[in-house]
Formats: sequence, structure tokens, C-alpha cells
Amino acid sequence: MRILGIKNAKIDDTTLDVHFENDMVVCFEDCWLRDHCRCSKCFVTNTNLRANHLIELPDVTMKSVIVNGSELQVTWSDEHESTYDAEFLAEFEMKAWVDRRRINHIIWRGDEISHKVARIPVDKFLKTKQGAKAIFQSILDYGVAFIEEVEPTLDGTAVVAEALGGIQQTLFGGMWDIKVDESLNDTAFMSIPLPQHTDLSSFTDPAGLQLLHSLEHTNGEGGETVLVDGFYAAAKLKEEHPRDYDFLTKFPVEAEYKFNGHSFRHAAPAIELDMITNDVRQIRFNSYDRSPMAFTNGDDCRTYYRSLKHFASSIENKKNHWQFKLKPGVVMVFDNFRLLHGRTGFTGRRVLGGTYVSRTNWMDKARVLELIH
Ligand SMILES: C[N+](C)(C)CCCC[C@H](N)C(=O)O
Ligand SMILES: O=C(O)CCC(=O)C(=O)O
Repeated sequence: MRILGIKNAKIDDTTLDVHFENDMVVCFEDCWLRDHCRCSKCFVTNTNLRANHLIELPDVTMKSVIVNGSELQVTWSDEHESTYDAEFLAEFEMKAWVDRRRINHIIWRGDEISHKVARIPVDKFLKTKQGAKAIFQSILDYGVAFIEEVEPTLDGTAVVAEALGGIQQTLFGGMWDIKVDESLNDTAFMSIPLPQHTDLSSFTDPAGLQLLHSLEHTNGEGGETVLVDGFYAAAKLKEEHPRDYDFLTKFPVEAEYKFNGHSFRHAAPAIELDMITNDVRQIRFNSYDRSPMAFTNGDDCRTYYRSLKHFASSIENKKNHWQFKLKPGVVMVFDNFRLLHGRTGFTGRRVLGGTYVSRTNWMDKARVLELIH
């Protein structure tokens, strides 16, 4: 690979304008440059951490700058010298820096991705980098992947969860199952249909991934899984009702969940944007656990209902749904920040095993596999 060179660099008061050989120009402030000095007094290479606190950052000016091929040297007013690689500096061209932080989701509707999502045998997922990459890439692209030939037990499911980033503990414990239990006061534990929702909208940190594994369904029918791409629904809302989209990206919808002696409450936008890329980052939506809210004015209140209704009708539109029956041996893993899920009503004895993985932990795995920045 050719090393990127620097054509020239010019000090303009407190700014350094760097012209690269590829004609790109990036301007750096002196405080930034001093903070990013990579000498051994300022930076610890093996831990990738700064050596000094921000408060100790001296109030200095640039005395001179020398360009040396693919390196740039700055001498400071306190005689400190800093050397920067062109490749390092080029990373901070704003558009490229933002683009590296984007996840290039493939937006979908209906069953159009059923032949595209990864379906990988568990051994290949656990033991090969190629298998792991295929699963994580599918989660990044479509929000869902399937791990096959898994032992149809909670323990078998736990092994998969560990490899996806680790089991996220919640009020339901680590691994849980879903079966009809009239004593539990939650629709998940009944046999009625469940409309599309994300899980744990009342949490400060909802599950990143959710795993579902059909362990048993006997003497009955129904209980099919329904998935919908929340990012598709958000894009559609933006196109058809831009003011509603804008409202839902800003207005804190409060959710609450009181269950089994627990009490959760959190307010956040139904469509949360990433503050760096401005792309949709997270959908939180469960029609049932919305808290009763007070509103600043009537307009906000009416907009809350109108925009959530518009959003929900896209989410509940059958044309956008992908519906299928989960089978023992197949662990479905999906992105709870993106997809909404539900199920059709059922009869018979049905047991699903599952668990959650936190977003930070699965993103760590995807980053180590070099699938995201
Ligand atoms: C999957 N499992 C049965 C464990 C939990 C379902 C939780 C659904 C809940 N109302 C929520 O807060 O999202
Ligand atoms: O029973 C199912 O298939 C899904 C249950 C569910 O959506 C939930 O518990 O949140």
C-alpha cells in the first residue's frame, strides 16, 4: 500500500492547514494537535491511552512546522516536539471520519431477506472466524441471523449467547424461557398474539440482541414469529410524514414496567438518532408499556398520538412483516435496537428459550472481527 504523503502544511495563527498529496486539506487546531502528540511522554502506545490529563494540556502555540514526506513535525513554544504520521492525520477528514462510524444497514420489508440472512451451523459459528463473521455481518446488514444445529435446550442456547457477546442479566435472570404461565402478569406469558414491539423499552439500556430458540411446541399450532424492520418503518415515516418523524426523533416517550416486585421507568425518543452520523440508531416501541405522561401543551400531546399512530401503522402493516415458524435446533438472534418482533396466537404446549446480549458486548465482538470501526 502506498503511504499517503503531505504536500505542505501552513500555520495560520492557532490553526495548522495540512495539504495532503491526494489534494485533501484538513485543518487542525493547536490544542487538538498538542492533545494528540504521540511521543512517549504524551501517549502510551501499548495501552492506546493518553499519558496526561486534559487539565495538564499546556496553553502553548506552534512555533514551526516541518513536513518530511509522510511525517509532520511541530515544534511548540515550550520546545516540546511532536511528530504525526500523515495516515493518522488523514483519518480526521470530517466526512471520512463520520462515514467510518456508519453501519451500512440493508433496509428490508416482508420476507425479501429470507434467503439472504446467514444460517450457519453452530460449530462453524463457534469454531471459525468465517462463520462468526457471517453471523455478525448478517446482524449488521439485516438485523437478524440464524444459528443452526444447536442442542435444543437452554444450555445449548447459552453457548451461542456467550459467543455473541455474553448473557445480559435482567429481571428475568440470564437465560429464560417463555411459556404460558397465567400467574405472570405479562402478555408474553400468555397464548394471545403479540403485536410488534422492541423489548425493555423501560430500561436505560435495553437488550442489544435477543435470542429466541423454540424448545418445544406440541399438541397445538400457531405461535409463529413475526419480524419487521424498524429502520424501514422509520425511513417510511420520514418520507411520508416528515414532521412526525422529526417529533419522534426528539420527544421522550416514557415507558414503565412494574413486574414481580420490580419497577422500571425510562424516557427516550421512539426513533433515536446517532449523534455523530445522524443515522437512526435505535427504535424503542411497545404500545402497552407507555407511561401516562403530562404534556407542555395540547399540540405536543396531539402530535404524540398522531406520530406514534403513523409509525405504528407502518410497523403493523402486514406487507412489511416477515412471518415464520421457529424450529427446535435453530437459534434466531436479532437486533433489538432495530427490529421489532411479535408472534401469532397459539394453542398447545409451546416453550421458547432465550436470552439477551447487551449492545456494547456484541458490538465489541463485531469490532474485533473488523466488521465495524
Ligand atoms: C422475553 N421475556 C419473556 C423474558 C421478556 C419479555 C418482556 C416484555 C416486556 N413487557 C418488556 O419490558 O419489553
Ligand atoms: O413468544 C414469542 O414468540 C415472542 C415473545 C415476545 O415477543 C416477548 O416475550 O417479548
